Amino acid sequence: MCQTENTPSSSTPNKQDMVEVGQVNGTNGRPAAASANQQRNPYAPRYADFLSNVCNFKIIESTLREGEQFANAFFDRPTKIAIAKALDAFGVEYIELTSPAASEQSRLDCEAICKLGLKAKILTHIRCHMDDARIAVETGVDGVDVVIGTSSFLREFSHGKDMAYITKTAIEVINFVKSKGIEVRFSSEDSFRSDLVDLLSIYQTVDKIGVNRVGIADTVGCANPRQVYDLVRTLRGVVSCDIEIHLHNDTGMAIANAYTALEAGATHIDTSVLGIGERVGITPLGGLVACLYAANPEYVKSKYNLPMLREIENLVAEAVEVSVPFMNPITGYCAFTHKAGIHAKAILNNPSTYEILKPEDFGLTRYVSIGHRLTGWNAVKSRVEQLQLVLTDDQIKDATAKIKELADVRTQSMEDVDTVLRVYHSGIVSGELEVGDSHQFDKLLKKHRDSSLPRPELTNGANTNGTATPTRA
Ligand SMILES: CC(=O)SCCNC(=O)CCNC(=O)[C@H](O)C(C)(C)COP(=O)(O)OP(=O)(O)OC[C@H]1O[C@@H](n2cnc3c(N)ncnc32)[C@H](O)[C@@H]1OP(=O)(O)O
Ligand SMILES: O=C(O)CCC(=O)C(=O)O
Ligand SMILES: [Zn+2]
Repeated sequence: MCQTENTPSSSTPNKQDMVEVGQVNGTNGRPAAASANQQRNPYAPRYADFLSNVCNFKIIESTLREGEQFANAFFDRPTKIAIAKALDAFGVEYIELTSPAASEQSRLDCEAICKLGLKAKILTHIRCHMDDARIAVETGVDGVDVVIGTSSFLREFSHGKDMAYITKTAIEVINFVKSKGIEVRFSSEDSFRSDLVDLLSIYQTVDKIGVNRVGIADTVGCANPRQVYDLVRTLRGVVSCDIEIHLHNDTGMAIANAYTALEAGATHIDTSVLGIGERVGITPLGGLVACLYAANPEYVKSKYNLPMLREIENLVAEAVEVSVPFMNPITGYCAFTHKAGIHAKAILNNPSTYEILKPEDFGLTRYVSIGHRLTGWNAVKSRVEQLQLVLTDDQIKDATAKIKELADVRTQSMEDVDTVLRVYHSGIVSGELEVGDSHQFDKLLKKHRDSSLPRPELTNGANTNGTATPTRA
């Protein structure tokens, strides 16, 4: 098993068929001479983005609240504690817990997590109701997140209350929580399908009575980035308190919407590990981190323990019995695997050509896959060098043609590729093989396969069970 293999525990890719690419052409795989211009990101925030909080935000990590609403989730006390500790070690600023009004065990677990002495502030999430608030403030939390639906759908079909009642109750609950000396946030569920005047009016009211944050919630995942930008920016002009945003991912917009919310002045983003939550969930922690890192690595490197991300995702994936998705940002099992020959050549020269995220910043490893028909001689050359075989470029091109020919029939494992290269090399060294003699090469390969002799040992410390250092098949 590779030390830095970036795979979920539940789906293990065949990394022995890959070539790791580590230190390429300079330190940390970056060419020392890459110019500032090459590295400048034209989409990075401009000074004109005066509202933007992309470099100054807090994460409200809701795996233990929204995440518990994921269909598969059942978190017992030890699991909740393990997740809370891992999130705290990662560095999230807040951890949001299920309402203590949900069940007796939820209340007891909430109290237990509050007693852990974590650095992250502990929040719990309640309905806009005095009964829930009374229970919540007794748990030892640092703050209470209060929510009530403001859209006509929820006013009619969920709680059945009008805006006057909502406003009156919100004031009562907020004042009560504040009187206990802890943080309080008021959020309007289903904000994007609520009347804008209703929304701004209630946010203004709760801001005036000293709520710490107001929350916008895209409860059904209907919002697009432009709508998010408009609403957050408008709200920024109306309230002076912090602005939190909670974004569901029903149309795949949750990460983009979170980034846009920060650009428009939101201060707090709700996440969950792997995005788990009701239906398809919310903004995933890892995806948000990837998105912010792409804008500027320092936005997240300075605050969070990025190499812990994979461990946290595996912990939660295991707890809810799912695999980390193959296309997951950062930790998806092919997130740092490069395959096509054109990509492989450029990556080997400078990883920035096809990577916006540096795997080493996440404790992960880059691979180049070579045992397939899309490979090219540059990728194969890197493996030849790792195996410390001496071949000319023409000879490597010749061997590459054979790898591609074989891979036209089936994908070749790293061991297969290494055999081709070794047989080719020994044929050249012994004089039995000349460049272009495909027929003779086939004969030598067959002879090798038929032979009962053990394969020669590698000489560079690489071994044949997949822990070879740089290239992939
Ligand atoms: C969009 C979100 O994800 S919001 C967070 C969702 N989280 C949860 O639901 C936490 C888990 N929930 C629970 O354990 C239960 O639903 C409880 C304990 C909160 C309530 O349980 P019950 O009293 O049995 O009510 P039930 O769940 O059937 O219905 C919800 C009740 O809350 C009321 N309600 C719904 N939303 C709110 C709100 N935001 N503020 C105040 N009351 C609300 C509804 O009107 C309904 O009241 P009713 O009993 O008078 O009809
Ligand atoms: O409290 C909030 O802001 C969000 C509640 C929630 O989970 C949602 O609206 O989807
Ligand atoms: Zn939600």
